[in-house]
Amino acid sequence: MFRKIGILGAGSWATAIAVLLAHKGFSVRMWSILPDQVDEIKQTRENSSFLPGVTIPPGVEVLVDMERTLEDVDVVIYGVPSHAFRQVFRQSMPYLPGSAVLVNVAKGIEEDSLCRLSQALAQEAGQDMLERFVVLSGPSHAEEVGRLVPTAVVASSYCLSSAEYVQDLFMCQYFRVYTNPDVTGIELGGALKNIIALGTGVADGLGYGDNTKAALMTRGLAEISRLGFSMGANPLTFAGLAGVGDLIVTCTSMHSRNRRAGIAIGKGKSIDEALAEVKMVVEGVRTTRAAYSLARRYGVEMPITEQIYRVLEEGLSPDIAVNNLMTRSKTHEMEEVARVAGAMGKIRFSE
Ligand SMILES: NC(=O)C1=CN([C@@H]2O[C@H](COP(=O)(O)OP(=O)(O)OC[C@H]3O[C@@H](n4cnc5c(N)ncnc54)[C@H](O)[C@@H]3O)[C@@H](O)[C@H]2O)C=CC1
Ligand SMILES: O=C(CO)COP(=O)(O)O
Repeated sequence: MFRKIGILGAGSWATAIAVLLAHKGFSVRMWSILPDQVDEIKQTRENSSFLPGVTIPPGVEVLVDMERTLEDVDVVIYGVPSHAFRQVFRQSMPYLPGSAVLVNVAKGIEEDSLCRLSQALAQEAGQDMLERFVVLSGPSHAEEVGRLVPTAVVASSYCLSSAEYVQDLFMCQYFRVYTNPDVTGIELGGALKNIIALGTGVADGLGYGDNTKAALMTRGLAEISRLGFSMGANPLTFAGLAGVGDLIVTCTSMHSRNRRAGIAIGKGKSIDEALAEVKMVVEGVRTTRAAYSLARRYGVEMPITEQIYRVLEEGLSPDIAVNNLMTRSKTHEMEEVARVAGAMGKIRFSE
């Protein structure tokens, strides 16, 4: 069925999504806060700063006017960085059509409130809004989706029909979408993997090898699952696309902004220099601060996150951080697996 879609944000991921949905024949309006960017896209049909080399089809209209962007739309997609999500959601509220499905694609946790983004939305608009809220997450670099590379992701909602609506909306030959009712797990998986991607980037920057990367990814997944379980997620979600899937792509791809920032830090650059080098949003920096606080709140051990926090916030030298991780007191691998095993299969759709 024909759909009208409003996308808020015009960075790399928002643009790749706009292109995909326009290829599917939908009418897409994309809102940018930057008038120059709107002018550039209108003239060149390319978003050269955020997604160079991808042609934006005529089915995508680009605007600076949010009200016009959201007029009569069936779906609103929030494609801004997580630190801007609440503010942009608030700004959009007066213009949201009564039945529009709301989709968030940002991956982060609010630094001050420690809210997941669905929690921020519920605080702003009430719990009922969650019935039509869907989070889309998983291993999906914009640069690859923009050139139609086969990709698989997850649409997660408390409401099965909302999740399936978004599944149908996005599914196409090169974009496969699964559903999952574990909103907490999907949001945490997408946010927390960015911390580990920073860490594997640092290890690469220091010149370490594949063994180090595998260790960080595996033990990173263990601490993501540990925190997630404590926060009510289904631990099995972290074995899925938004967990290990996104961890793999972000920790190994040169498309990853988080990994690239980590490499620069491992090579001796300051945080500010690393962020300036990457230019686009590096979600893992804020998420490290949020996860560090959440680990304390929930009494969960997150040694990798803690060391990355110390590198980012306290100026700890990356090689000392690696040494700290390697010389921690000895422990068992399987204890935590047994601890979470009992929770499997508890989380279901509400209908
Ligand atoms: N780039 C990717 O491949 C993917 C990114 N994501 C997630 O999508 C979110 C956006 O990431 P990217 O598109 O990569 O970011 P980006 O850095 O390419 O673009 C961010 C966009 O948001 C806009 N923006 C920033 N602050 C704003 C504000 N306060 N109000 C309005 N607009 C604002 C910027 O002007 C820019 O257009 C992040 O949470 C990221 O983790 C998720 C999957 C893939
Ligand atoms: O989440 C992403 C791919 O799935 C994008 O990761 P980066 O923000 O590190 O580029």
